Amino acid sequence: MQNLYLDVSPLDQRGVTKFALSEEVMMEHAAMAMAHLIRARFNANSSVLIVCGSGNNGADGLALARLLEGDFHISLHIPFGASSPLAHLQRDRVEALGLKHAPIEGDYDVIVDALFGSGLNRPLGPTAIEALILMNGMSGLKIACDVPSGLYAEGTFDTNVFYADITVTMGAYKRSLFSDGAKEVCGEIIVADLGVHKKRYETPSPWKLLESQDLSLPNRIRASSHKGSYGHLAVVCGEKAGASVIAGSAALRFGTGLVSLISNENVTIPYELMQSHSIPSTATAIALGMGLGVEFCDDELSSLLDNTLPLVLDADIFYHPMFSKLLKRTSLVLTPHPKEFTQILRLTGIADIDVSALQSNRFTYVEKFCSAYPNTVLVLKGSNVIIGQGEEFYINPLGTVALAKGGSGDVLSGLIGALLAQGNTPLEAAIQGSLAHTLAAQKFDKNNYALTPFDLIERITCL
Ligand SMILES: NC(=O)C1=CN([C@@H]2O[C@H](COP(=O)(O)OP(=O)(O)OC[C@H]3O[C@@H](n4cnc5c(N)ncnc54)[C@H](O)[C@@H]3O)[C@@H](O)[C@H]2O)[C@@H](O)CC1
Ligand SMILES: [K+]
Repeated sequence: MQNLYLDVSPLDQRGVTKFALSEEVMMEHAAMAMAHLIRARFNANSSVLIVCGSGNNGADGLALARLLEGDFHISLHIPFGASSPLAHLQRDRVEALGLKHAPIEGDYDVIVDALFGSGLNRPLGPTAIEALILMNGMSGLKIACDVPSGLYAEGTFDTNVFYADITVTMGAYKRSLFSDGAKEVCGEIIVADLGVHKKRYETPSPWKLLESQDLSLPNRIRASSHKGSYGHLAVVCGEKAGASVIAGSAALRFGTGLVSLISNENVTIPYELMQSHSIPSTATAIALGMGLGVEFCDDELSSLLDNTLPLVLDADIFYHPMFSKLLKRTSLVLTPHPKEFTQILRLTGIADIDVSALQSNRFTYVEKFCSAYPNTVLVLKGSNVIIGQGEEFYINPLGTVALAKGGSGDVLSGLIGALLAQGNTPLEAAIQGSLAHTLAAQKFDKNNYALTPFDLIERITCL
């Protein structure tokens, strides 16, 4: 698990005050990290284009040019000149080596974007756009210095953002690199230490980035246990029974001792799942909402929920009049996709926004919801899933496009339900369920358009 920051400038300042590092020392390390990367991947004499802005992001690029000069063919493009003191200093240094501003021409083995970093504070103008279009059109390896130019602090970007293959980010992970859209533009993300190890440079942060090694599986350790030792998940089976069959099958695969589908009428279900018309007395958690439709009247739903069992809620239940009442429960996980989350925000009076406004401000709206409902665990789906409760937030960046398919969400609810039923806290169930879901998708080694929910469930067996 790594820390994520909205703004690393307090960390930079702390580097100066606590470790007596100068900004120039930190900049030298930033440039060295990029130089190491390029030297490790390219032979001497390769061509490197470095496009530098007028601030310290550009100064990082100028320092990089100095470090590579002599071994590589360096082309510098400095369309805005130098404005910050360090940019002036770094420019004087490269000019002493005979390097100066030149137009962008031809193609290069490496393209380094050092136009704008954390100082981007207004929309890109025509000069920057023209440079970015040329850079994006090139075939060489594209490296973004700190953040891809055009990416704002909330993780939004304009059409002409730099599309990086690798982002070398300075000091610590920025949260903006993990918005949903940013997954398209950042490529591989590497953190560069700035003179002290990352763990010294960082301070605690409420936002965390999940990693594959954070996965903890519900492996069984008690030799004399029985099925009753591993919980009983009741999946409320609605109009579209397939959704609950998928969720129930995922839950059984993820270790739940028993799974019952709760339906009004008998429906055809796999042999290994049980069927009941009411919540079994041995149930330890409930999954509700997937494929629910209008199968149950309000009284029937009320009686199914007349207990204090942990709940995982998804899909149709977010549109049900009963949903507001369910928000009062203490053991609760919600797994909305963005459209469903806008409905939740509307219903709770937090915001009346459309999906694109939400996607531009995912972090903010998750924080608002979690502050208003601190007992509820929220799992906001997306290419970078956000999990939040109270003042703790986690981003799971491990999902793949293979998951963009009907039924993937039902698997996720089933996995979270499985862990709730086995006695995990709602937050732990949400984190581990989401990790298992995304890592199972990564195990799919066929074409990425082909994954089905049952392929995903199959891969839960070997995480
Ligand atoms: N503070 C530190 O100690 C360190 C900073 N570092 C680098 O410094 C960067 C931040 O530097 P700055 O704060 O100088 O900011 P930037 O270099 O990101 O950008 C600021 C400059 O760009 C201009 N600008 C902003 N938006 C523009 C637009 N749309 N069109 C044209 N010009 C625009 C501003 O007027 C200003 O001159 C980081 O991203 C990182 O790369 C690193 O060297 C590591 C150490
Ligand atoms: K940049």
